[in-house]
Parts: sequence; structure tokens; C-alpha cells
Amino acid sequence: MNNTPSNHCNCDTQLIDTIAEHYRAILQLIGEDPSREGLVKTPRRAAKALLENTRGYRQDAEAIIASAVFEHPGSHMVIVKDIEFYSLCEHHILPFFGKVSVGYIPDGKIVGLSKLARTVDAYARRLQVQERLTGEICDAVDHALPNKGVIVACEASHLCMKMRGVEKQESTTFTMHYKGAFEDVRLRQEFFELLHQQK
Ligand SMILES: Nc1nc2c(ncn2[C@@H]2O[C@H](COP(=O)(O)OP(=O)(O)OP(=O)(O)O)[C@@H](O)[C@H]2O)c(=O)[nH]1
Ligand SMILES: [Zn+2]
Repeated sequence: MNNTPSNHCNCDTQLIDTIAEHYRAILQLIGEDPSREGLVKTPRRAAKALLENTRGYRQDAEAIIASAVFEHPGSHMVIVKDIEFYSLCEHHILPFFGKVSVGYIPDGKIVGLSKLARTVDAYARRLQVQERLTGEICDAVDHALPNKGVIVACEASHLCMKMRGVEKQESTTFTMHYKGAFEDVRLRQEFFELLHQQK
């Protein structure tokens, strides 16, 4: 398991070639000529892009967080908001993308801020549904760090609802997941008020 995430596909050549073979067959099935000049390299490019967009399967999110946990006596809410992400919906393998905000209340330790963003990526770069993505991020923070509560809010646009199917261009989907002290509606309100404060 690689705990130092890289954005690029370092997958072995055989895996790339095998996926590329399937893309070549798909190109033929949709009526294209995979040997024409513009498409010759496409199956390998598409294979590498797919592996890059699903690199989260080869990352251990909880280990990413655990690699930067620091002592801290305070217990006030910490929020990293508007972490942008790109994911693929598991039903259509089409992109959904948006922003995730993560809040937690420390209990003796804090986490390196970038690790929260890396955790979002580790789960987003898989085949997902938005609800599970939101819950997995929340669980990973909860498991990796002593805390009094964790909350994750996610707002996303799904291309499977825009460029095909129901074709609704303006709809976005909002999901949240929370634990511990965030069961208290007043604390959730404080979190959302802080999220919506103007910069
Ligand atoms: N809950 C949830 N549903 C999702 C997500 N991404 C895509 N979907 C939905 O998954 C559902 C799959 O429904 P199906 O009826 O099996 O597939 P479909 O015939 O392609 O459906 P349409 O999109 O309505 O054309 C659709 O309603 C999608 O909008 C997600 O992240 N969460
Ligand atoms: Zn979909």
C-alpha cells in the first residue's frame, strides 16, 4: 500500500496494456476504427487516465492521516472547507465533482491539514456514490485521530444527471455524515454557519 500519494499512474505496463486492449475493443464496438491516426494511442491514454482516476484503490487513507498527527491541548472546532474533488459514479462511470468540507473537534491531537485533503482524494478517486464517499471520509478521520466529533459535508454535480439520463443541468447533491458531538444540532449549525461565512 502506497502512503505517499502520487497523482500519476505508476501502474505496471502489463496492467495498462491489458486495460488498453479492452478500450480498443470498445472503440470497435461503438463503430470507430482504433487504427486511425487520432485513435492509435487512445486506448493506452484512456487506460492510464482510468488508473489515475481510480488511484484511491492503491492508497491507504487512514495511514495518510496517521502520518501527520500532532499533540495539541485545545478542543475547539477545526474546519477545512471547500476541498475540491473529482470522482466517478459507480453506476455509469461518469464524473461527479464538487467540494468537501471536513470539521472535527480535537481531543488531545490534531491532524496536518493537507492530510484531510489527501484523505478526500484517496476516497474520491474510486468508483463511488456520494453518500459513501462522505461517510468514508468521516470514518477515516474518526479512526485515525482521537476526537470529540467529526463532520463531513459534500456538495457535488453528477454528469450522469447532466449529460445523459434525466439531463438536469442545475441540480447539485448535498450529503453529510457526522459522529460524536455533531449529533447535537447546535454544533452542526455552528459548523454550517462557519462554512457559509464570506471570505
Ligand atoms: N444515491 C446516489 N445515486 C446516484 C449517485 N450517482 C448516480 N446515482 C443514481 O444512480 C441511479 C441508477 O439508476 P438506474 O435506474 O439503475 O440507472 P439509469 O437507468 O441509468 O437511471 P437514470 O440516470 O435515471 O437514467 C440513478 O438514479 C443515478 O442518478 C450517487 O452518488 N448517489
Ligand atoms: Zn451515475
